[in-house]
Amino acid sequence: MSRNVPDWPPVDVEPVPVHPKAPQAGTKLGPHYSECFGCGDEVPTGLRLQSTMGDEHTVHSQFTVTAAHQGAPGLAHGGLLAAAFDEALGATVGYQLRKPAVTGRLETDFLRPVPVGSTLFIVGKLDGMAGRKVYVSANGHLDAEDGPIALRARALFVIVAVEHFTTHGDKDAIAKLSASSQKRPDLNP
Ligand SMILES: CCCCCCCC/C=C\CCCCCCCC(=O)SCCNC(=O)CCNC(=O)[C@H](O)C(C)(C)COP(=O)(O)OP(=O)(O)OC[C@H]1O[C@@H](n2cnc3c(N)ncnc32)[C@H](O)[C@@H]1OP(=O)(O)O
Repeated sequence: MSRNVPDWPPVDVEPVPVHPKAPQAGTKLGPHYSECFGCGDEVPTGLRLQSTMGDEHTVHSQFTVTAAHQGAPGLAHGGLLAAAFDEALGATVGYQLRKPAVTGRLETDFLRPVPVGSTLFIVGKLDGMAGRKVYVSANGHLDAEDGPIALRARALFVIVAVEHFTTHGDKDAIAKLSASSQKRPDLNP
C-alpha cells in the first residue's frame, strides 16, 4: 500500500548544535524525572522507557509492551505507542540540546501491530532547527534493533523557558526537577 509522507522537515532548517556537555554516545540516560509517565521509575503504570545516547544526533530507546498497555486483546494501544514515541523524541531533543522543549506537533504512522510482550527499539534523530522549532523523527523496530519497522513518527518540539513548567504546571516544578537531577549529575546545565 502506498503512503504519502509529507516533506520532512516541512521548513528550511539549520543543523542542530549539540550541547558540548551532551552525554557521550553509549551513555545510559535513566529517567529525566522520576514521576514522568514515559520514563519515571516511580510510576508503577508508566511506560518506563529506557534510553541510551547514540551517535550522530540520535537517542536509542526501548519500550516493552505489557498487558497494562493493551487496546485490542493482546495488542498495544495506539495512543500509548504515540506516548512512547513522544517520550523517545523528547529525550532525543532534551539530551542533545540540554534545553527545555515541549511537543508542539506529533504525527505517527502505525505500520504493524505491536503485540503484548514485544519490545520496540526506537531510534530518535534530530533533523534540524529553525529558531525555537526543533524537528525530530523516529523509527520503532519490532523486537530487535534491526527488526521490521512497526511505527514511524515525526515531531516538532518548541524550546521554552523553564517558567513554562512553573507557570502552567507545578509551581514547585523546578525544585522537583532539580531534586531528580541531584541523582543525575548529567542533567545539570
Ligand atoms: C537545564 C535544562 C536541561 C533540560 C534537558 C534534560 C534532559 C531532558 C530529557 C528528556 C525530557 C523530555 C521528555 C518528555 C517528552 C514528552 C514531552 C511532552 O509531553 S510536552 C507536553 C505536551 N506539549 C505541550 O503541552 C505543549 C503545549 N503547547 C504550548 O505550550 C505552546 O503552544 C508552545 C510552547 C508549543 C508554543 O507556544 P509559544 O507561544 O511559545 O510559541 P508559538 O509562537 O506559538 O510557536 C513557536 C513556533 O512553533 C510553531 N508551532 C507551534 N505549534 C505548532 C504546531 N502544532 N504545528 C506547526 N507549528 C507549530 C509556531 O508556528 C511558531 O513558528 P514561528 O516561530 O512563527 O515560525
